[in-house]
Amino acid sequence: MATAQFGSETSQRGEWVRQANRFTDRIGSAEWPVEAGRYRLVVSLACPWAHRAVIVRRLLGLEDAISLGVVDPIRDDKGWRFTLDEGDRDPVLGIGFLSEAYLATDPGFAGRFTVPSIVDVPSGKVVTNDYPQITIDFSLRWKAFHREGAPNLYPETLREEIDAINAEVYRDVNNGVYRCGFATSQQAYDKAYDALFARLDALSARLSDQRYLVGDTITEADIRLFTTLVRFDAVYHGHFKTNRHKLTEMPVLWAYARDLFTTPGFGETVDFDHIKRHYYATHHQLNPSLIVPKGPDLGAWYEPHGREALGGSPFGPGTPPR
Ligand SMILES: N[C@@H](CCC(=O)N[C@@H](CS)C(=O)NCC(=O)O)C(=O)O
Repeated sequence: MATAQFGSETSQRGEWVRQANRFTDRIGSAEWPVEAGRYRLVVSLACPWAHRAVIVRRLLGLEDAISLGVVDPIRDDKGWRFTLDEGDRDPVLGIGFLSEAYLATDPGFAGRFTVPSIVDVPSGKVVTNDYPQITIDFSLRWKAFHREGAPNLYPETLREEIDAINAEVYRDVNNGVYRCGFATSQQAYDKAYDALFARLDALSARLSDQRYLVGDTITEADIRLFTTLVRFDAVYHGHFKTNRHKLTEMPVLWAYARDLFTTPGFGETVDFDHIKRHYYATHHQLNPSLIVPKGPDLGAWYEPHGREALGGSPFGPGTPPR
């Protein structure tokens, strides 16, 4: 069996089993009140889980309420670093590594130090790295700070359907590409690959006659699928061996992804340079040369997608972010 990129998260059958999120407090509690300027969202622009939070923060207009720290796309053995900032320190938190916030919160923490994390600025402690809850709470608990015209990304009447599709998309697509890439046995890889493409086929069918995944406006479900699709050809197809088809060879999903990419709040949050450098230059086990591929050509992202004809409107009665 091949050597694992993350040994402690690899089963005896060679399957990738992601660690649980360690910090699961929620802002909007007695301990962590909703307060503008108090919390810092730490992300890597490369990371699909963090990318969700960046998009939702922007769509809801929470930029002034929750500040953003961006780490270097390349992790070293001490984890995520603030080497993009002056003096190699996050200017608000005053730390050089994200690990410092984790260890300040739990000195015995022995897992991976992950983005996205929300850090309480006054105490320097991590409130949450529970990425699925972070975006939901931006929608539900930060309403007082939403911009005027902010869309409803998690409407009450559609929640059950959104949750159901999110669960499938998480298992087979968002985490499915990692299960392909980090598998250390042929069998585990085959299983993840089959589940991934079966799900992408089902999503293609669903999206062939409706513009968005649930209802007729953009919801949390679209954001979660988008962050994996946008990385598909640049990284997953080669690096994670998810190569039955490229995104550009799956016409419905490709048009759907372009539709979202060109919707305000999406494309401007995508950093293909960070995305490619992170994956190819951080996973030594998968890419020992650390060479970052030059392609693919990105021009096609701006070609007309034609999906307006399916009806729906991106923000419903809301307005796009400025
Ligand atoms: N918190 C989740 C998901 C978030 C996640 O995996 N983020 C990645 C970047 S995409 C990360 O921060 N990895 C740090 C590491 O592997 O050391 C986890 O623990 O698996």
